[in-house]
Amino acid sequence: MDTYDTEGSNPDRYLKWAHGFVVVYCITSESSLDTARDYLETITQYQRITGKDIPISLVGNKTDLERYRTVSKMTGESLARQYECSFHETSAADDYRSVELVFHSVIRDIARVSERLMPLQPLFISEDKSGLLNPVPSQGLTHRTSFRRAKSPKSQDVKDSKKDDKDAKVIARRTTSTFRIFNKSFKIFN
Ligand SMILES: Nc1nc2c(ncn2[C@@H]2O[C@H](COP(=O)(O)OP(=O)(O)OP(=O)(O)O)[C@@H](O)[C@H]2O)c(=O)[nH]1
Repeated sequence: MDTYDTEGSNPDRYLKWAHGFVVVYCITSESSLDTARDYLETITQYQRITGKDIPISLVGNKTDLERYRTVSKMTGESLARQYECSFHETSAADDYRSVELVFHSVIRDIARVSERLMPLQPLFISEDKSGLLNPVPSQGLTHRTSFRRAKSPKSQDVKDSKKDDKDAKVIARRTTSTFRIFNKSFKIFN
């Protein structure tokens, strides 16, 4: 989406839609850098509110007009650092490759974020009719998901419980059955 905010326009239309942002200013125009700064502020505020991690690339364009440059590379880099985004300088007029690099870099960053947010879900296939066992997510955002394994009953405990209490019998049977399910199941990671 190629976007340009005018007064009163609602940035939600691209903030909610985008997986990544390329914010472009012109190296011969300080006012375009101010506009870029406003965009970065809007995007980072949105990220703060929503907790979303959306990669941003700040791009200083028109390097073919070096002789008219008014925004130094250092100024652009420092703004990028301030907003924790990647930084590139390009010439859309002269150098297709530099533009391509920007898009590749943003897409790579988006892929990295997506991978972090989609933990691999191991699939349990069990002989038991009760179906798939529910995974218990481990702490934090990791690629793996841990499973709480039911403790196996100690044989003596089961025997003792048989003697006295009907309720205890039920528990013992359930526990034995859970143990069997885990033994016969296997994991698939994709
Ligand atoms: N010299 C030079 N001119 C460029 C370059 N990139 C874009 N331009 C020119 O800058 C002007 C604006 O380009 P646009 O692509 O329309 O820029 P924009 O920021 O999307 O502007 P809007 O169309 O208003 O959204 C046009 O005249 C382009 O030809 C560049 O790398 N070098």
